[in-house]
Amino acid sequence: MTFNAIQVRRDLHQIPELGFKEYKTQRYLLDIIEALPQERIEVEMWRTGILVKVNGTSPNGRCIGYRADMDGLPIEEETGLPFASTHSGQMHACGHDMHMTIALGLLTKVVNQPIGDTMLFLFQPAEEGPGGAAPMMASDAFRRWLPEEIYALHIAPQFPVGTVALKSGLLFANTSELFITLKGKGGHAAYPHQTHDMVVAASYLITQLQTVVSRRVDPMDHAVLSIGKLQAGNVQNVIAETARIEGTMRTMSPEAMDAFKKEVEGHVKAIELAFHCQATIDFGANYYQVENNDEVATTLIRHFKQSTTLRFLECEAAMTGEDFGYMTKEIPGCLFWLGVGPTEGLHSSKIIPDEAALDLAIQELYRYFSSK
Ligand SMILES: CC(=O)N[C@@H](CCC[C@H](N)C(=O)O)C(=O)O
Repeated sequence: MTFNAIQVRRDLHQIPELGFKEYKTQRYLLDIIEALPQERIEVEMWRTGILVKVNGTSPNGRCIGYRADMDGLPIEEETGLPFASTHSGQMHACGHDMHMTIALGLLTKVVNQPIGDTMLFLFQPAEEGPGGAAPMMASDAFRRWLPEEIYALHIAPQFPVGTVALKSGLLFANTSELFITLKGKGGHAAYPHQTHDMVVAASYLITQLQTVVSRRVDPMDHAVLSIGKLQAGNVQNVIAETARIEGTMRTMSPEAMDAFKKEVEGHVKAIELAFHCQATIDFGANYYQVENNDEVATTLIRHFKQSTTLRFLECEAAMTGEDFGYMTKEIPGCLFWLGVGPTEGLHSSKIIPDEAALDLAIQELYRYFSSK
């Protein structure tokens, strides 16, 4: 059976599921994997993820890992595409449908035209949160099949289709989620002095948190604090008793993240005092930076520079996060950007990646892994 990358991607695009709830996605991938010739394949399920080992032909071959993330985001799709998400309020807005399709296409190719090395394909849940990479790496199957090198890609709307970009060393930031709850005293909007208004407290806190980046971080360093969600109150003439702030923090080193968290804690304590409220902070899921191994990145860059189908672009580190960072922390590896632009940015409800990138990536990755 031939692999129709566009059809697979569109099928996956229609069934986005949140982290560790990728049941339909897992079933869809398994149906395709189970329809392949099985002689070289070993499959293990891990929660909603899948590990597939495709044994190579060389007795001295190494085990090379290739990881694709599986989850979607809690975003209402607004692309107007005929194959838009059928799951209300959920969307593949970060390209994981593209990532899985490329991994599946490469897996199919490696099964049908075996290469010397063994390849371990990791279909990993929950990249957007709470993080599937670290617990998947602790699974029996991963430890048993431990790859000696590991790869992943991320779609890049900022780069045109037909291009790839990567650099050696730090590529993606350290991340920490941020969840803050403030609890004060609600009441009638006409009697503010009898209450402790959590709308006002949250507003001050959010503004003050921006000063951590602008006033506490060395201007020559980089950091981000973004609040993506704010909830407080129920009705226009009642002062809110609680507020909930949700965001993310990004730094260029784990040490900077520790310092960042201390600053945030300081601001939250000050708000408790100033606004007579109780606060809780939860730093949620934390991802280690993606650090491309020098040797692996250099080899991959050399390959891309010789490619006749993909054009290599230089790039800088980005403040995006990826739990693939836990894999490159332990195993020499590399993540690269795959151009799918121009289109809206990652996490946009209107992003439409160029599907021409799918076959380009599958062919080029096969060439790379079969020539190693
Ligand atoms: C590539 C990408 O967009 N990754 C996400 C990872 C999110 C991690 C976590 N939920 C957080 O928000 O800190 C990103 O937002 O960079």
